[in-house]
Amino acid sequence: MTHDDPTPPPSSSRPLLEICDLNLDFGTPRGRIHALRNVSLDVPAAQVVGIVGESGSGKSTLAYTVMGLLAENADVTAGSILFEGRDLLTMTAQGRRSLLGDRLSMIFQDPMTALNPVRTIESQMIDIQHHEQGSRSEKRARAVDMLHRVGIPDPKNRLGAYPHQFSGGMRQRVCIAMALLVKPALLVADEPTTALDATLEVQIIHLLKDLQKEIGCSILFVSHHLGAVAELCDRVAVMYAGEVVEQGAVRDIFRNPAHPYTRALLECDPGRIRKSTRTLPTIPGEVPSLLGAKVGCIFRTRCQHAFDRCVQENPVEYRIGVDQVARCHLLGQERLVSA
Ligand SMILES: Nc1ncnc2c1ncn2[C@@H]1O[C@H](COP(=O)(O)OP(=O)(O)OP(=O)(O)O)[C@@H](O)[C@H]1O
Repeated sequence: MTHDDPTPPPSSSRPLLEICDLNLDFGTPRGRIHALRNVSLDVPAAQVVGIVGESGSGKSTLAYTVMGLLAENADVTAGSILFEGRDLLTMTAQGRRSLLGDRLSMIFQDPMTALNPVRTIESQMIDIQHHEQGSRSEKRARAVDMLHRVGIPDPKNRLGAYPHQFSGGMRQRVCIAMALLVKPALLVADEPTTALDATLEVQIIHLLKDLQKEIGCSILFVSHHLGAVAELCDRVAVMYAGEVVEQGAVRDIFRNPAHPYTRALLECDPGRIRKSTRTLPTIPGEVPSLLGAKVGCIFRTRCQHAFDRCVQENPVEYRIGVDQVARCHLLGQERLVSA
C-alpha cells in the first residue's frame, strides 16, 4: 500500500477501488462509536478481496459505506473511497445513482433485503437493467439466461414467480443473478452465504467464483467463514475493532499470518484452507468498546505478546514480503521486517 506515494500509478495499474484512511463514527446517546479507524484497502480489477473478522469488527459498515448505504447516525470523519478514480464520498447523489446497479452492485446476507416481495422476479430483473440497451423482450431473455446460469431450474416459467415462492438458497441465487445481470465492475457481497446451510454455501461460493471469472468483475466479499474466503478470494483484509490489522494475498496470510489476531483466528480454525464452512470460533477475551479515542494497539488486551509499547503507541503498518502488511509492534521489535 503506497497511498502516500506522491506519484500516482498509471491508470491501467490503478486498483478499481481504493479506500484510503477511512474513519467513520456512529453518534449514539452513549457517545461516538468509532466503527472504522484509518482503514486503507485496495480492490484490484478482476480480483476478489475478502474481509474477515469477529462480529462487530466493522466489516458490514465498510461494505455499506462503499455502497453509500449508511445509517442516519453515521458520520464519515476522514478518508476517501476512490472507485475508478472518483471519490464516492464526495460524489453527487445523482453521480452515485448512475453507478449503482450499473458499475456497482451488492448482494446481502438476507436476499429479501434486495427483493421486493410484492413484485415478480421478471419485473425486478427487467427493472434492474434500466441502464442497459435493448427491448423488453431482449432484457427478459437476458434475465432467463442469467437465471439459468445461476442454476434456477425452468427459468422461463419461474420468471413470473414472486420471491416467497423460492427457497432461501434459490432466492440468494436470484439475487446473485440480479446483481450480476448488469455486469458490474464491482460486486459488494455482505455475508451472502451466512444464512445458508453448509452444502448450499459451497455451491454459492463456486457459483460466485465461476461468474466472477466469466464477467471479469471484482468482488468485495465480507464473511465470517475463513474457508469461504480461502476458496473464493485472491486477497484478504483482517479487521479487528474497526481497524484492518493485516492484509495481503490470501495464500501468504493463511500460510504465514503475521499479526497475533490473524494467528489466533487461524489457530482456532482447524479447517483452514480446506473447504471449511465453520464460523469463526471465539478467542479468549472480549472485543474492546469502540467508544472514545484509543491510544496503543487495539488488540493488546487480548494479545499474549503485548508489551509496553503496545499500550503507548499505535502500531504502524509493517511490510512482510512482497504482498502482505500487518500493524503490530512485534514486527518492528523482532526486526523481522522493514517498516
Ligand atoms: N447505526 C449504528 N449505530 C450505532 N452503532 C452501530 C451502528 N451500526 C453498526 N454499529 C456498531 O458498529 C460496530 C461495527 O458493526 P458492523 O456491523 O460493521 O460489524 P461486523 O463486523 O459486520 O459484525 P457482524 O459480523 O456481526 O455483522 C459494532 O460495534 C456495531 O454495534
